[in-house]
Amino acid sequence: ADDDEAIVSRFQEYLRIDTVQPKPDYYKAVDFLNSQAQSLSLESQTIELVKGKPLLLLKWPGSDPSLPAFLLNSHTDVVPFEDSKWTHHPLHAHIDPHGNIYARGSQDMKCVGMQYLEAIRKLQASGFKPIRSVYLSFVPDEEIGGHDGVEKFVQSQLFKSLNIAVVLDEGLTSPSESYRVFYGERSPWWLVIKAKGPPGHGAKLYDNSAMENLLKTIESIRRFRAAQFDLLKAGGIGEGDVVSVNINFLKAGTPSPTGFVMNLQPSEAEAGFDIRIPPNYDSEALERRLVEEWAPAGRNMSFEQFKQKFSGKQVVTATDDSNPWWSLLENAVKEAGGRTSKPEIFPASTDARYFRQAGLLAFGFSPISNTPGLLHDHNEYLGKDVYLKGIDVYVSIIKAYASYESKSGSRDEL
Ligand code: MET
Ligand SMILES: [Zn+2]
Ligand SMILES: [Zn+2]
Repeated sequence: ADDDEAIVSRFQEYLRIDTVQPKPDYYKAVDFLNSQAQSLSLESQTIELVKGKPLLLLKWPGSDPSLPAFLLNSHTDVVPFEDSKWTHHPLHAHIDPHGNIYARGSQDMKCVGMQYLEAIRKLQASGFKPIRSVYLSFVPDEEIGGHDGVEKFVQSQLFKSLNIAVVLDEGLTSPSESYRVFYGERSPWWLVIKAKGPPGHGAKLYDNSAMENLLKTIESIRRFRAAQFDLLKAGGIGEGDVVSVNINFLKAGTPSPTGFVMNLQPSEAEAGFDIRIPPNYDSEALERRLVEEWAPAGRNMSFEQFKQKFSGKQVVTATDDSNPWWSLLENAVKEAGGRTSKPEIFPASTDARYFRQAGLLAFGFSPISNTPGLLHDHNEYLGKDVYLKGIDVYVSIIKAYASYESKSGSRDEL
């Protein structure tokens, strides 16, 4: 239909805005989103908690302002890409003959941000009026930790004054027909482990060189990683239920103008690890392991936390009868002809963790079924039909949430 074409081309327009880290054009994104908001007569304000990093807050006011509101959150930034490895340029939003839209952010998560707006457009066209207020936030910097985005937003007086009970944020794609929903997530912990040791001739065998020290740590971490991976492979649990550890950079060697010096054992070596810890994991045991086994000072080792400091246990959101927003969500998806699978722990990290820490209820949900997970990967794409179907799912959810009249439903009361 004509409508669908216009909907898809608005999505393409958003995907074509270069909001790639580390230099996202946030103003261009906010201008575009604001023009959409204007066409929907939404109230709008742009908040700059940090200069150069605008956060767009929109409101569709409900008829009963005494009821707690709900928030639809999405981040405007996307992760970088290696465009030479893509079949279509990641900022062109090319649609192939199968109807797949190729772009960075097509799954993570410009789709969701636009789907919220399109769902509101459809609801308005149908004459629907919300009882509870609907807020939409388009936030910066999620992909670099959210420190200048949602972390500061939830601490602001403005945020506290919004009286929000429940938040929807991003989820993950599902390879099957049913949608995935997340009620909690793992704690991110980014660690740099450094080794020192005596330098020496490249031909000499001796103990305790920096390289040998670092490799001992790497061997030990890899055994731990394998044990966690085995638990996952054994089945019955999800990706978010075990600890993941990956070495994502290695740095060592003595540089020379022609590369690296080959016959010199370096005095320093370091490795960077991305670690994600499930909410109910004994994190103290892990911290002990770090100090005693992975970075023992006695072996000339030290460690540093890189941006994602370990912050202990994560709060999770209830998915039983104590939380009315859970069954409202489940039923709304059903009414739109979809199905949710058993709620999971999100294996990576999202801004939802800041909302949960601030005492709000939050679900991670991206209505993307029958699609391979290509977040942060080459050739990220989303099928046009999956995108359009997702809008109808949000129509159903927003309708259910915005018409829920009970006074209760905020975390304090549950
Ligand atoms: C740890 S900050 C979050 C960045 C990104 N969403 C990730 O999970 O890697
Ligand atoms: Zn994301
Ligand atoms: Zn991401």
